[in-house]
Amino acid sequence: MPEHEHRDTSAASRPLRLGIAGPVGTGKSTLIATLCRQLADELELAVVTNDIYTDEDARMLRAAGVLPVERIRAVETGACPHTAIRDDVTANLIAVEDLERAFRPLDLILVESGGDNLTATFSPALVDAQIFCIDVAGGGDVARKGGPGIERADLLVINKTDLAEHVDVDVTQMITDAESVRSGLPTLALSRTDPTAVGDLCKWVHHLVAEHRRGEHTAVDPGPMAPHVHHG
Ligand SMILES: Nc1nc2c(ncn2[C@@H]2O[C@H](COP(=O)(O)OP(=O)(O)OP(=O)(O)O)[C@@H](O)[C@H]2O)c(=O)[nH]1
Repeated sequence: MPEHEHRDTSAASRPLRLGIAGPVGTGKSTLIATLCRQLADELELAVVTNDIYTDEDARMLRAAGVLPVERIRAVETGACPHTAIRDDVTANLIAVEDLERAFRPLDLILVESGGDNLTATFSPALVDAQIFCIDVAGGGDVARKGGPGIERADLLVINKTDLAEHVDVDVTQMITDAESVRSGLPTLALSRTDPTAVGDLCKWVHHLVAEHRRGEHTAVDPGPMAPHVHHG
């Protein structure tokens, strides 16, 4: 009998739920597509995407053919993206649990946040761990700006390093800036065109899945976003 079939219902008995958050356009969907391409032969995967008004990210991933289409579910948040990943995670939890039931036993569910600002993070009620994704095109000083995702996400990705020379950004300095606010948590400089960095990302995910399976991973809340108001 496969190991999964006699696990209990504790966190380690279900797949690792890994969130990917970060500002609009920093490469979250592309990072998920890359992970699916690299890991689909080794891990049982599914994906939940969040968009405000559309299912565009899910359609992009389905069109990319990175997973069977039925393993990719879209949540239309209809509100600020962070609301659905932090304040009321019900729609996302339903999508995650549906996938867990439909494709049991899964190893990993990737949950993509809608693109939001620098302060949006996942609730630990929804995900076990989270990647926060920024990119060099957003400017070299982004890593210095801090905030809960940059400072306390389980992994900070500084993405699109292939563009650094075109936007006059010093990636090494960005990493140093990030490390100075991350209290020892890992930071990864990534580009979809850099096989070594993609390999490091996959190793990090494998390590986390294994830790979760052994019941040795504890979800840590990076903290809430800055105080703000919703208009309209
Ligand atoms: N040069 C370069 N472009 C990238 C890389 N990763 C993603 N992109 C491009 O960046 C743009 C945004 O990528 P997405 O993956 O859609 O970003 P996202 O964060 O999911 O965007 P939203 O869901 O709208 O917030 C696209 O044009 C991608 O092709 C990379 O490593 N290098």
